[in-house]
Amino acid sequence: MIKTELKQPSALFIACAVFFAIIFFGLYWTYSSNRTISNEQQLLLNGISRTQASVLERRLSLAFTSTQILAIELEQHGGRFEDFDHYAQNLMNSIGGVSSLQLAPNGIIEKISPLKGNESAIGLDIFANQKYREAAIRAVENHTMIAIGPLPLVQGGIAVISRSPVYLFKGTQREVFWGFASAVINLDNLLESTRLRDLVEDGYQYSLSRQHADTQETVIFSHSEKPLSDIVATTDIPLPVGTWKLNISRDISARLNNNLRSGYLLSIGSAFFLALALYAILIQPIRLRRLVEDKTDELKELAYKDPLTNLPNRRYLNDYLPSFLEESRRFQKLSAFIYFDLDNFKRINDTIGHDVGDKVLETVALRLNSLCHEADKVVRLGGDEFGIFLSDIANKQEAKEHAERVLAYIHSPISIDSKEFILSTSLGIAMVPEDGDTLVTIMQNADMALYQAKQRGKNQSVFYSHDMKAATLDLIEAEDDLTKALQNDEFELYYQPQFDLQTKQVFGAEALIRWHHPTKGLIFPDQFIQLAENTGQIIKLGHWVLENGISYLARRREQGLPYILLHVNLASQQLADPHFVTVVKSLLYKYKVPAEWLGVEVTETSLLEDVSLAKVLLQSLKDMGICVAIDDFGTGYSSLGQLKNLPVSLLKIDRSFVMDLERDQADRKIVEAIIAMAHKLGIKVLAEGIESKEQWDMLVSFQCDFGQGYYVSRAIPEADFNAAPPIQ
Ligand SMILES: Nc1nc2c(ncn2[C@@H]2O[C@@H]3COP(=O)(O)O[C@H]4[C@@H](O)[C@H](n5cnc6c(=O)[nH]c(N)nc65)O[C@@H]4COP(=O)(O)O[C@H]3[C@H]2O)c(=O)[nH]1
Repeated sequence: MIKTELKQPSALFIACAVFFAIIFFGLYWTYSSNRTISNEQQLLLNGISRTQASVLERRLSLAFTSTQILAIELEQHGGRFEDFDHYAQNLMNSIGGVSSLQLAPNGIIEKISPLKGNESAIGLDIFANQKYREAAIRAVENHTMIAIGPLPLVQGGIAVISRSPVYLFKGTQREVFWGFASAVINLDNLLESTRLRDLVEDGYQYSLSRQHADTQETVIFSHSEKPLSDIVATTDIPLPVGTWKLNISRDISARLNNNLRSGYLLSIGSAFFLALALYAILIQPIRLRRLVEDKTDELKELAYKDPLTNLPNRRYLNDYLPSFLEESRRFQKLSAFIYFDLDNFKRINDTIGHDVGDKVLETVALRLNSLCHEADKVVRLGGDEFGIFLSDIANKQEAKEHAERVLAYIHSPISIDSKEFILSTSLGIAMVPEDGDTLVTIMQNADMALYQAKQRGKNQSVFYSHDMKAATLDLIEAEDDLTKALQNDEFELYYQPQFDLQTKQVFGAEALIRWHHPTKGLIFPDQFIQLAENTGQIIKLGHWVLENGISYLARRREQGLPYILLHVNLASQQLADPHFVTVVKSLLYKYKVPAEWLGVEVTETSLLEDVSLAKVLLQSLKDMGICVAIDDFGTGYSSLGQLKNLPVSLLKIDRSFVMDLERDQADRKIVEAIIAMAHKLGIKVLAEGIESKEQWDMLVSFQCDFGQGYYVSRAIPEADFNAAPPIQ
């Protein structure tokens, strides 16, 4: 996040830098393009100026030459010019650009060709005009041609006049000044010979000027209407009258301004768009990263939350518990971790459905949350497993009280879809730092305590203690042994005969499991059935018993032995197994054994765990023809009244009532009453644990139907049972 915040301004900074750089280069480009235009314009003007200047120069020099020709003519003819008009016309035509030619003997204008329009100049004394007198005298003295003007003519117009002094007897002792031969070059005519006027129409400006020889003052004698603009090309025209300057310019300021304006606009526009595009490109990864970060946060939240209960999950605990522990350590807090799961939750899931199971878990989560303080953390560790981290408690007792509250709260009935469920839980508690200060040890130790809570009969909380480790390891070892025993087929079924008390005939048997442990020898079920139930291995074990019992019946038939009713014991978890009926059916089908040959014994207590569920299962079994027996009757809390609602065929009176029959009158009465009541309900009765003839006789007198006990036979291996003769 911090990185992103830093990145955003730098993207802005880069975009701004690019913006100004583009503007800078844009302006530079605009100015240099204007400069190029100006330079090109200058070069063009230079060319035009030079061309026009050379035209002017050529024209003037030709005009000046005409006076020299006239002078030579006069000198050769002794100052006489017979056909001046004709000669002058020819000369002007061939040279061009000369308006008129004049002859001025002694400086007084005497002849002008053409005379028309120039009459007023006849008789003018060249030396009389103060302004040009000096130049005239200098020409005479120096024998050089002079040119004056531009000057206004008396006959009108502006002109440049070149004068050549004429001498008679030139180059001899008798040389004498004759006068002047002049050529008048009309300025308009002169300009006509150039393209200056056309250029003006094309938008050019010009000025034709000369510098006064004495004053150095610049005199402009012809110019365009518009003044010269900034870009000017100047060409000097060296003439006998001094140096003329031709300036030509063209006003391209509008073009330059336009160029400048569009350059500005283009620079700013492209700078803006490019900077914007760059900024968009630069912040694209930031946006993407932000998106990724947002999504990552969402995923993190999802990853840390159990979607069903909305409680934090195991990953959350793994990632955050170390920091809670660190805090507890730093502030020397006492904490506790309570680890628990719901006893027999699997049964709800398997029998009523996962939807109801989910609702149960949601309710449990709500209850747990309502029990805890904000600082405490309730997590769902998976399935029906939960954990509570009590972050700051006063003592162990407080953890105990919290665990008790959890027990009680979970135990109070949950109503879902008009069905009521009573759950119980087993809790393992590990104190922090006493029982561990790392995630792994705390979890392991709380788990160990939970394991012990289950071993001790569930629905209780147990604190972790150091000696628990050894006990748990033993249990774990036993659990492993049990797994191996199933794999290695170390179990065997023994059969204890069940007989008709009246006819003294064996009508059936109870299948009782035995474990031939490789090192410990023969082990009785009391030592491993509970373990199998606690670890869930009872389902596999129960299946083994069922299949072996049924296959035994099949073998008996094959061996031609008489039919017996074989009872197998069912554990409560088997009762909760929704596949149980299907399994029984398929086994009976597999071994071709009629259902009537099979009986099941379920204890009162296992029935009580979920009466309605058990009822459905037992009814299905009974409907198949299987004999349903209630085992250990009288030890639990079920009343005889409950019996009428159960699909029961046989009731087995617990051994504890039978063993004292001879001595205990109360037991006698109970047994008598059970038998009478069962008979009224149409249920047959079997007395367990008959060890003496007296007990037998007494039970016969109570109208008890069947019996089982050491008096007749212990549980014996298959071969022995097959060989045993019917009792007399
Ligand atoms: N003192 C005395 N005992 C007698 C007498 N007659 C029978 N017994 C014993 O009483 C137990 C009767 O079985 P249970 O009540 O179902 O009680 C069984 C049953 O709850 C459980 N169990 C045995 N086999 C299985 C099995 O395959 N599956 C399940 N789930 N439980 C089994 O283990 C318990 C103990 O079985 P076992 O040790 O075989 O002990 C058997 C039997 O050997 C007698 O006259 N005097």
